[in-house]
Amino acid sequence: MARDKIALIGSGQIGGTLAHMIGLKELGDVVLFDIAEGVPQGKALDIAESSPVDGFDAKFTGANSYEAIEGASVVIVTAGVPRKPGMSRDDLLSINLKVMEQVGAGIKKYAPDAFVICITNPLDAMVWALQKASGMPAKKVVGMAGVLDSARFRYFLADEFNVSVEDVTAFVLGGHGDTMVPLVKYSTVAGIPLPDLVKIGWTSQARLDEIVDRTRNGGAEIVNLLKTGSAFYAPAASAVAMAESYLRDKKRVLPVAAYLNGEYGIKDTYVGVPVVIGAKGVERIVEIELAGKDREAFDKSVGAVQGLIDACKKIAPDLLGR
Ligand SMILES: NC(=O)C1=CN([C@@H]2O[C@H](COP(=O)(O)OP(=O)(O)OC[C@H]3O[C@@H](n4cnc5c(N)ncnc54)[C@H](O)[C@@H]3O)[C@@H](O)[C@H]2O)C=CC1
Ligand SMILES: O=C([O-])CC(=O)C(=O)O
Repeated sequence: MARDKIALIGSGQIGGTLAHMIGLKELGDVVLFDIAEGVPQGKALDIAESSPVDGFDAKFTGANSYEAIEGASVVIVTAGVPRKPGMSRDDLLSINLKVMEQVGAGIKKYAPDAFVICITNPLDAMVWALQKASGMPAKKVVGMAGVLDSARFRYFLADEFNVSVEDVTAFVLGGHGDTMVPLVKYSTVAGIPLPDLVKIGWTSQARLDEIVDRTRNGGAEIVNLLKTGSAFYAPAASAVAMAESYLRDKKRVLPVAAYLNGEYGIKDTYVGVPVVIGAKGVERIVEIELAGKDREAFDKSVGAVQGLIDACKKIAPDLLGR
């Protein structure tokens, strides 16, 4: 069987890490694309030269022309700019919106059948713009954020309880910003919901509140440490999990920025909800019951995302006509 082709639009910190992880997992041949000349070619060659050491077979190509992505099964988009300390993700909106318009046109022309995973921030608004610019079916265009935010939540919880990360499940829904919604009720240690663990005295509500807060600020914590950019190892690992579920038809249930057209009472908006990812893309949107404070927090987060989408519509009104 021929190998899948995986195109990475943007060959910066996340793009390079994605290429390496995809190679190590032998998920397919990789095309690194970037507007910076030499960078995708250099990273492709460097990773290819590591393959005999680690024993993986995959082709790595660097390119500055969209033709190179022709026929890709999966396209992962990180093109654009990351934030620096003192900035919010939303500050990137107008500059990265222009990038999404170019990238959407390139994917539409050369890889219209691909499964597209957007990572560029501000995530929910950028994946909305990318879907409009590419004109591709919404089931095949998703945003990566919830897997990362949930992984951070899981890691902090495993550390708190001093248990394996494998035994911690967590769901973070809503937009990928300060208003994201870590769902305590649906997060567990070996199937035991967190509120029950407070009841039996394994942790306190105050500690849980601190962990929820740290999760919400997980991106900024890394930006403030790195100073020159933002997180890239965990974001790349999260997008690879999504790509793998599509390519291997694993049907994983993952929190993903998906297009809502009536689900959760929301229309024409991308926001983080649990979905099943399989060979058809988003195969199901799981509508869990959100009540009380969780619903309030989710609605607030959706409102914040819709504000950013409205800003995109003002800056690039022609996106709606595509
Ligand atoms: N959704 C999420 O959970 C996360 C999102 N991000 C976002 O991902 C994006 C990428 O982050 P990094 O890889 O760290 O940034 P980076 O700056 O290392 O890489 C971005 C790359 O995009 C390229 N680029 C810029 N304009 C382009 C265009 N028009 N066409 C093609 N390539 C273009 C640049 O040359 C650069 O190589 C940022 O917007 C960042 O905020 C970062 C972490 C997590
Ligand atoms: O915080 C940022 O700018 C990058 C990001 O989205 C994250 O790491 O969650």
